[in-house]
Amino acid sequence: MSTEETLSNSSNESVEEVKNISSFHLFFKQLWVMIKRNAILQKRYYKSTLTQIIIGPILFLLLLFILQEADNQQSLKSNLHPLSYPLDGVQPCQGRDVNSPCINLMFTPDTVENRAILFNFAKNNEKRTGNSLPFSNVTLEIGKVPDETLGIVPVASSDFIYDYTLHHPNFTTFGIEFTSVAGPPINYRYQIWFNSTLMANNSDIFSEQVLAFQRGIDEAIISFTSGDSATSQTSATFNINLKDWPKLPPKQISNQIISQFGATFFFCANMIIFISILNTIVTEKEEKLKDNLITMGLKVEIYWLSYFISNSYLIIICSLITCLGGLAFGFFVFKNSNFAVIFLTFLLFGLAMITFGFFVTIFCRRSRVAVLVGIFLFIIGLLFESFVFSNEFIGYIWWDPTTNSAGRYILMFIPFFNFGKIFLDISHLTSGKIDELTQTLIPGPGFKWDDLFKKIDDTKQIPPPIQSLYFLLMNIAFYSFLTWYFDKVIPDEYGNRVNPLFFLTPSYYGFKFKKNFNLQDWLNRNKNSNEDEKHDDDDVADERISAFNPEYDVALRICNLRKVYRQSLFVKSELDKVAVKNLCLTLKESKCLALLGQNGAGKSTTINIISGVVRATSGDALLYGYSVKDDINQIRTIMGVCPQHDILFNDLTAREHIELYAGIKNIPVEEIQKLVDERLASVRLNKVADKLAGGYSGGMKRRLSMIIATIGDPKILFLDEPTTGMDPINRRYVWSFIENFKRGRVIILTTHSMEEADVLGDRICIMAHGKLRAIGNSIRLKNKFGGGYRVSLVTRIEDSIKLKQWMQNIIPEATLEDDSAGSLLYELPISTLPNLPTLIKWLEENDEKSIIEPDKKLIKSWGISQKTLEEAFLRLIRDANPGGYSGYEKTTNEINQ
Ligand SMILES: Nc1ncnc2c1ncn2[C@@H]1O[C@H](COP(=O)(O)OP(=O)(O)OP(=O)(O)O)[C@@H](O)[C@H]1O
Repeated sequence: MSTEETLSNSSNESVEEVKNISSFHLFFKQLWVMIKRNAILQKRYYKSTLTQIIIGPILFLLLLFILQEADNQQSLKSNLHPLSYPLDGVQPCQGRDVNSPCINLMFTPDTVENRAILFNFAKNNEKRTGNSLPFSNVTLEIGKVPDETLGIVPVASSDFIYDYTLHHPNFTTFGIEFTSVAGPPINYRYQIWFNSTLMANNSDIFSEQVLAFQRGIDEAIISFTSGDSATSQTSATFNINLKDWPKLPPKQISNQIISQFGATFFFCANMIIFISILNTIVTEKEEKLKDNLITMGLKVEIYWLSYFISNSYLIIICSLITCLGGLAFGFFVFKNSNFAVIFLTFLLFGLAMITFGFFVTIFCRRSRVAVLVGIFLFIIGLLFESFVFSNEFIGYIWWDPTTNSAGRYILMFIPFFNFGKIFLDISHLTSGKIDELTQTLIPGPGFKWDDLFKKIDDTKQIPPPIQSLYFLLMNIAFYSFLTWYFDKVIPDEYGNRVNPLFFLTPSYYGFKFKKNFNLQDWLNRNKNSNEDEKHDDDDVADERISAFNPEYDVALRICNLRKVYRQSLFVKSELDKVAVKNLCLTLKESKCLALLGQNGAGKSTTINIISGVVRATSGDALLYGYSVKDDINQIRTIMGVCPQHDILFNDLTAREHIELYAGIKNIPVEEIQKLVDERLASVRLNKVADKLAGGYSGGMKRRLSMIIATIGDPKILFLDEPTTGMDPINRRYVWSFIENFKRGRVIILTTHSMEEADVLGDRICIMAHGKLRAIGNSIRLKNKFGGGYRVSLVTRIEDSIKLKQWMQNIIPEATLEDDSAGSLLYELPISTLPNLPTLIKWLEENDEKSIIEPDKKLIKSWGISQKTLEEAFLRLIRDANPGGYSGYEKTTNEINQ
C-alpha cells in the first residue's frame, strides 16, 4: 500500500472511533511509553545514572569509612608511657578581653592568719609563674567593677563573693572562704570558688588551675603552721608531677563517625538524584517538551507518574546499594539493624525527596533557577543533618517538653527532618558507645523490627521511630498531591490555568452530563457586536456570515476568536496586546487553510488557541463538533501540532520520537514500526532514523517535527511555519506529503512563503494586526489584490514615446509604472483581460525578433505575467500599515504615540 493510500485509509476512521479509545488501555500505554523514554535516556546517560545510584552512595559510604577509620586509628593507639609533666602555678586572671581588668582572687574573712597564708601563696606562685598577686586595698562594691586588674582582694563575706560573681560573671578567677576551726589541732578548712564554664578564666574544673591553686594554698598553710613567718622564706613546697595512666586501645572499636555524620552523608548521596530531577523536569518545561507531550494527548498525571516510577527504581537500587555497602563496610548502623528497617528508611526518604523535588519544579520555569534552588535546599539540609541530627542532645531537643511543638509540626513536612530523626533512632540503638572511664565499648542492643514501634527512651517524650516512617509516607502523598494540584492551577507562561476548584467538577472525573450540543446556542453565545466588522473586506464579511450560519457544514468553525495578552492579571494596561481580533473563519474537510501575515500578525496565537496551548479571551472554535473551550481533551485526541519552534528531545532519535508519540496516541505496537519507516521515508529522514535529534540540521528537525504532528493520523493538523529552514528539494517532499495527507482532515498552516501558501492553501487568509484582512483562494486574492497583469516592454529610447501612444490606444486602462531608458513597465487591471489577445498579437507583430523587416520593428523584447500572491500580500500589508510597517507589531501604547 502506498503512503497515499495508507493516509487516506486511516483518515477514514471516524472521529468517534478515535475518541472512544479505552481510557484504561490508553493510560497504561502512555505510562509505558513514557517510562520507556525515561529508561532510554537513563541508559543513554548511563554515567549520570550510575553516579546517581551507585557511585554516589558508594562514594559517600567510602568517605564515611575513611573518616571512621581515621577516628578509630586515633582511639586504637596505645600510650603505654604517658609523659609526666610538672604542675604549674596559677596563671594571671583574664577578663572578658585579654586586656580588660579582672580580679585574680577574692578572699574572706579578712584576718591576719588568712592574709599570712595568702601572702605565702602569692610569694610561691610568683616564683613559679612570675605572676605577681599583690594585696589590694580596694573595697569592692556590688554595683561596680574595678578599672584595673586586682590581685588578692579581701571581701566581707562569702555572700559577697556570690553576689559579686553573679552580677559580674566571668570577671573573677578564684574566690576563697576560710572557715578554719580552732584546735588544737587547728582544723584548716577552706572553700574554693571558681568558674567552671569559662575556659578563658583558666578555672575549668578539669584544668590544672584549680589543682595549682589548691596546691598553693596547702603549701601556704603548711608554711604558716610550721612557724614560717609571713615574711620569711617558705619552707614547705610541694612539687607535683602529673602523669596519665598507660592507655590500652579498646577491645572493640565504636562507629561514632557514622552515628554522628551518617545522616549527613546519606542525605548528600540522595541529593544527587534530587538535583538531577529538578534539572531534568524544569529543562523539559523550559524547552516546552512537557507542553508538547500534553498537547499531543499525554495526560499530565501520567507525565508525573512516569517520572515517579522511573526515579523510584533508581531509589530502590540506590537504597539497596547503600544498605549492602554499609554492611560490607561493617557499619554498626547496618550490621546491627533489621535489614528491612534500614532499607525502608532509605527507600521512603528517597521517594519523599522525589515528590518534594516534583513540587519544587512547579515553581521554577528556568532550569538554572531550579538548580540554584536545589543547591540552596542542599545546603539547608546539610546544615540540618550535620548540626541538628549529629548528636542526640540537639536531635531530640524538638521533642523536649520545654521546646515549642510548633517547630516540629512544621519540620515534619520536610523529608530530611524525618529522615534525620529515624536515623538518629537507629544509630541510638545500633552504635555502641565507648565508656569514658573504662575505655571499653558498650555495644548497642541493635534495632529490631519491633523497635520501630517502641519509644527510644521511656523517660522522654520522643515518639517511636515508626512515626518518622509514617511522616515520610505522608510526605510522599502530600507532595504528590501538591504537585498534581499546583501543576494545574498555577498559570503557565501564557497565563493558562485551571479553576482552583476543578476537582469539584464532575467533568474532571470523566462524568460529562451529555447535554445535546446545540450549534445555534453555541453560535449565539459567541456572537458579539463588533465595530471593526464595518471595515471588513467583502470576503471577510461573507466569511463572518458563513461562520455564523448553522446550515453551513464545515469541519472547522472559528467564531469571534479574540486574544488579549495582558500585562497584569487584574488591571487593563496600555501595554496589553490584542493579538487576535474577533477572528471568524471556516474550513471544510479535506482542505488546507494557509494563514499569511506580517510578523506578529497573530497567526501563531490563532493556532495556539485552537490547539489548546493558549486560552482565548473571548470567542471559541468548533473542530469536528468539539469546542476548544469545553472539549480540548477530546480535540487533543484528534489533532496534531507542529509548533513554530522545534520541540524535540535532543537525546532521542527520530525513531524513538515517533515510537514515543505513537504510544501516546495509542497506535497498536505492531503498526508502529511500519509507521516509523513510512513517515520517515516520506520526508527523507529514514537514513538518519537512529541518529540523535540533537545532531540534526534545522531543516531535518523541522521535517521530524512535521512528521510527529501527523502521528495518530489526526483529523486536524496544525502546522506553524512547517518548512522554515528547508532546502527547496526537501520542501517539495514535505508539500507533497501535506497535499496527500489532507484528505479527510483539515490542515491549518501558517507560513511566510507565498509559494507554499499558493501550492498548499485551498483557502488563504491574510492577517495584519490580529485581524483578518482577506480570504479566498490564491486566484481570487491575486485577482482582487494583485491587480491583474504586468507587461514589460523594451524599445529604443527614441521610440519610447511612440510605443507609449500605441499602448494607450490598445489598452487605455494600462498604467505606466516605470519608464527608464526605453524600458517600460505597465500594470494592467483585471478588467483588461478581454484586450489581452489583441495586445499579445500586436506585441508579436512588432517584435524585432520576427523575421519580417526586423529593423523596422518597435519592440526589442517584451514580457507579460500575472501578478503574484506576494504582490497581493504586500498591497494588503501596505494598506494595513498606512504609517509604514516598522517590521514588528506595535503595542497599543506605541500606536497611540
Ligand atoms: N506570550 C505573549 N505575551 C505577550 N504578547 C505576546 C505573547 N505571544 C505573542 N504576543 C504578541 O502577540 C502578537 C501576535 O504574536 P504571534 O506570535 O501570534 O504572531 P505571528 O503572526 O505568529 O508572528 P510570526 O510570523 O513572527 O511568527 C505579537 O505582537 C506578539 O508580540
